[in-house]
Amino acid sequence: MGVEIRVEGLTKSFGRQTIWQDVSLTVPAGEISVLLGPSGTGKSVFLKSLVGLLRPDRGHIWIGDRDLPNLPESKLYETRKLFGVLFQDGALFGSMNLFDNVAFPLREHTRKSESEVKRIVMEKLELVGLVGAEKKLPGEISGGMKKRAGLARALVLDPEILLVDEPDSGLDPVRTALLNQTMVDLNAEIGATFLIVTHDINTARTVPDNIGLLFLRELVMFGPREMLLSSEEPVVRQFLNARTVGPIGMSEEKDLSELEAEAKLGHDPGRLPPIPPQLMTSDGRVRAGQHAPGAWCAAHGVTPPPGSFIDDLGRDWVQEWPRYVASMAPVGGTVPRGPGAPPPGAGAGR
Ligand SMILES: Nc1ncnc2c1ncn2[C@@H]1O[C@H](COP(=O)(O)OP(=O)(O)OP(=O)(O)O)[C@@H](O)[C@H]1O
Repeated sequence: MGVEIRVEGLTKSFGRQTIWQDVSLTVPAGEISVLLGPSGTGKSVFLKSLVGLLRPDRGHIWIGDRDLPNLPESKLYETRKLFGVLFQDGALFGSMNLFDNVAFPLREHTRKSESEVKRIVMEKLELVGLVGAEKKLPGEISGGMKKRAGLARALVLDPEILLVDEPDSGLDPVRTALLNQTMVDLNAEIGATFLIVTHDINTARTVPDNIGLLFLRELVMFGPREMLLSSEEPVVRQFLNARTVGPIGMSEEKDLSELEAEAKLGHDPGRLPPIPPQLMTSDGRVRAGQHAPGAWCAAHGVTPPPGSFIDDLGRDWVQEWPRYVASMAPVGGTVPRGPGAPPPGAGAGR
């Protein structure tokens, strides 16, 4: 389940403004990937290009054997059906209740009966923890619930690829944590390929299987979470640790005098913090696209920063993992709680 996205040499400009150039990456099928970058580096433009809403100047976007920028309109329409999208400004229709908002794509793009529409809409509202709120208007619910409703709408045509633009913008830390848990649970449930744009460093450090970083019109790095969280590359290191010391400044790139002043003052980027355990599903299941803790570091001879993969209870998840996976109960049974799992019952909060 889930479809791989393979991007090759993608370049996009608006007039004389180059947004990014020569971007190449493979978003693995069924895994959760996060795209980061300072404001204005073109993360939203990238998502819009992936779904065919913006046309790149050059390059390829392979969705299976289809190269999106070179598809005729009819095939493009077909391929777009593989995507569910939750845009940053993907406002709900204010005059429709949540049920009708979520039902909208089904009524527009399919010929399903109203009873079938109802079954599907309620199933998706259940997935995002919104059953009981279906009669409410968008103006009557919190920001977190609006994001969940947008998510339900993005899921309603059973996408193979889910693109989500800043799901956490404007949310408080608890609602962000609950939404992150929903994303992880959803990924386990539907197995689609997830690509999430976020500015939330805690989300980037704990949720995804892969991380990408855009800076100064380039994709600086894209790869497994452990690769970026153990990277000494200055831009990656600064961004993923939310530090002031490093090449990124207020107006995107620090100028030479700023960097010289930093060096003179003896500013040091400091030690890399530990790699936190990855957020597990709320019922303890291991997602199909999930990798064993420490596996990338071990395979590449990288020593993770001291204290990595140790949870709040002091358990080292590199050691625990084989036992944990072996002790997984059959479907329907209870499973031991994994690293970063919330307290029982806290999975699908509002
Ligand atoms: N349709 C468009 N026409 C012209 N310029 C555009 C268009 N869409 C985006 N841009 C420009 O592309 C640049 C990147 O915008 P984008 O919204 O993708 O950045 P972003 O990384 O998502 O930013 P943020 O993190 O603040 O949301 C900006 O300078 C923006 O003004």
